[in-house]
Amino acid sequence: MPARSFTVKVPATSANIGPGFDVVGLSLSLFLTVTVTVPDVPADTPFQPPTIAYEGEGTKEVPLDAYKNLMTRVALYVLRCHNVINFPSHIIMHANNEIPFGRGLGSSGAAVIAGVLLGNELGQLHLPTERLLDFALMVERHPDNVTAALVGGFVGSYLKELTPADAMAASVPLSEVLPEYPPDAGQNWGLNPPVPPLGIGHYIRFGWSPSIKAVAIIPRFELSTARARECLPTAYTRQDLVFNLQRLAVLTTALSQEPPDPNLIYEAMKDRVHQPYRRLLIPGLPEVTSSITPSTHPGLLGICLSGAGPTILALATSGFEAIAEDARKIFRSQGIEIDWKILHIVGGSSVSRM
Ligand SMILES: Nc1ncnc2c1ncn2[C@@H]1O[C@H](COP(=O)(O)OP(=O)(O)OP(=O)(O)O)[C@@H](O)[C@H]1O
Ligand SMILES: N[C@@H](CCO)C(=O)O
Repeated sequence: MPARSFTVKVPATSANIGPGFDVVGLSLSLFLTVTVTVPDVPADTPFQPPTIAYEGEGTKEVPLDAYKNLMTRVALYVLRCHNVINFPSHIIMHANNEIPFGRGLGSSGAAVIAGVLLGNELGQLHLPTERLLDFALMVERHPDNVTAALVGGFVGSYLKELTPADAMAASVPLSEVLPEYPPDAGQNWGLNPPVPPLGIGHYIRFGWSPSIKAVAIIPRFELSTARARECLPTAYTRQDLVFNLQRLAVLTTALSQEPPDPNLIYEAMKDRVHQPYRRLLIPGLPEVTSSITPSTHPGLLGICLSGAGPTILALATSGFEAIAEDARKIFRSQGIEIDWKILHIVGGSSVSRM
């Protein structure tokens, strides 16, 4: 087969947008870009595992061993589910990452989607979007980040109620989906990965007012999603459930209206399911979300925790700098420094072949 090259580009995402815990996600203009070359090597050349070069966010912590790196392990999972035992030999990857790790901007979701697209391309599998999503959901089990990263825009999703057999298949431990591969990569490991059930996730893209931009206020510390989920309760009161449902129902349409209405949106971005429990992990969170309002900051529409945090997401039509700088003062009073960026809402992931 002749040498080939392709580039996978996956956006950052912000999940929840206030009341839509594990339901809604928004794709944003920071990208994980991976360029891959599959050289044409003679069939009798000894196997050589992928070479990974990596720059940008996470460079110091990301493993460059393809059998340890999240993105390439996901690619290998997709390949192995299609009877392809290993990566093609001698592939060269170059990743450029703009998405900070563990900040609530969907870095792991982007790595998972990049991995699924990589596996699809390397194996020339031609999987449809719905099937790509099934594979992503076997790794990242809440659909909000991965769906928005894959299809782009402001997206709502749910997981189908599976048959008992499919539910069991979809809930196998992550260690079985992405096993620790042996160091002697290249030998025959056998093929028994847990193949995803069909049609796990379903989604719809909502409208988005073109005048709304996102200000990402990014504290300079990492908070893993796993830790930020451990502090959540397992049951909620009816009042809290109804509080969030009422707001989410209004929010999904309110953010599509032109001009967007701050009176509707600010209240509709409040939450009682995850933010109140995460405030202990993110000093300054309640002060930022309650003291920066449309009346104190003209142009602001609403403000919430981005994903599992610690990033704060402010949706606004203007006044971006005042919002971010006032949030900086509040965080600084807690001893926390921040960076901030104005981000645009972008389309989904792409693969371009060269
Ligand atoms: N480009 C990447 N390549 C390999 N691994 C990555 C990459 N991006 C993220 N990861 C892995 O994902 C971890 C971060 O995942 P985590 O779910 O805790 O945070 P997040 O996805 O940034 O936040 P959130 O899910 O709240 O948006 C990193 O520590 C790293 O192990
Ligand atoms: N819905 C998820 C998003 C983070 O991955 C959470 O808030 O835990």
